[in-house]
Amino acid sequence: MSLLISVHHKFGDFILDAKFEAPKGLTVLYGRSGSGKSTIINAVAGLLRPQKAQITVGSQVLQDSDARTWVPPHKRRLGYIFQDSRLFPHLSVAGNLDYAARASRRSIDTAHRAQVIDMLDIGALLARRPIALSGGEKQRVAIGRALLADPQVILADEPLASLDGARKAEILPYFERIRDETDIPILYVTHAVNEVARLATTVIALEKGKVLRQGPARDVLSDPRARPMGLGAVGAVLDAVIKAHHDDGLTELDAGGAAFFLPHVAQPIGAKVRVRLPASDVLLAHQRPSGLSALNIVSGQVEAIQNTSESGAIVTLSTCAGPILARITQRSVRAMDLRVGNPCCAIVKTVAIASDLGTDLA
Ligand SMILES: Nc1ncnc2c1ncn2[C@@H]1O[C@H](COP(=O)(O)OP(=O)(O)OP(=O)(O)O)[C@@H](O)[C@H]1O
Repeated sequence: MSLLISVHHKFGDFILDAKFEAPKGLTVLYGRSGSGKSTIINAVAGLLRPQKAQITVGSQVLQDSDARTWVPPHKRRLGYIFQDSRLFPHLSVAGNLDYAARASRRSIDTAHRAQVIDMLDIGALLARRPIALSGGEKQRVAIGRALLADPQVILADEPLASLDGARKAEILPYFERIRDETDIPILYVTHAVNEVARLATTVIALEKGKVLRQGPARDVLSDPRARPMGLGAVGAVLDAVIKAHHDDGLTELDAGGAAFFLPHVAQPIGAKVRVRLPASDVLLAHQRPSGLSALNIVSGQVEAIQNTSESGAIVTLSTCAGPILARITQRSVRAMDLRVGNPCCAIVKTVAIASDLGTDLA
């Protein structure tokens, strides 16, 4: 199942003109405030009828302005997850979950219900009212309610924005599970680059109502030319596997043969993780340095040097772990005499990659 969107809508000076596909998996709408993310979500939800649009899910047309086809919101099979969980306070967790199934006018599929409850670890919460749940627990129930509405698409509008860092870290794995264990396309709005890096199958980078760049997270976040959230958010995204948990509290990751050490990651050995290395937190050296506190040193070759301003540059190294980017000054590029093809080492501080994975040095 895939969601196809082509939408044109004008609000005064703001013109939304976006066309993209959200395939199976999690598609992040990523961009600054006012770039058009909510307008797209509202168009899919049917809360806004854009002046011109073609929106289809699988073979079902939700809107085709040329053919004057328009499916009203209540007839669209959508699951919503909002920033605030919006659970019904007078219903228990079980009541909230069953409401979703009833609202979709389907009989409750008990096997599916049990599977969702298990996937979200909410079995122990079923009898509680929302007032007795933590923010993270509420969001897990909200995810369950969205799944049990038997949706063709899940719309998640900044679902982690109101949670603190620890609660965010608690919820992220559940989004990974629904991304990986269901076939339902998820359209997910966020400004947070760590959520994009961790969750996105596909990123739609938006700027002023236009699609600036679209593709897999590693391609979009590592493109210094497409930077909807500024240069601070540009960086590499590496696929890694948990290799070992060491006695000194560090977890060792393997990314294509390169070792990365970070504070304990609460995932089992063999688990796959994505690691974001912000370009601003990477240093370069001609040779592997010695006598340095940084634990993460990867050697490679200069693949590209792109000037990003009058004085700044992004240097991309090709390494066994994948492309690694460093944001340095053009003065440093000249002082190091960096050229495409030169061997070079990237040095990354452990703490720079730690927080994105919900782990941190105490
Ligand atoms: N109903 C409306 N009437 C007029 N202008 C609107 C309306 N809704 C949105 N806009 C304008 O459209 C533009 C895009 O808004 P939108 O809410 O889609 O952005 P966003 O990327 O979701 O922002 P945020 O991250 O702040 O939620 C903004 O300039 C906004 O002011």
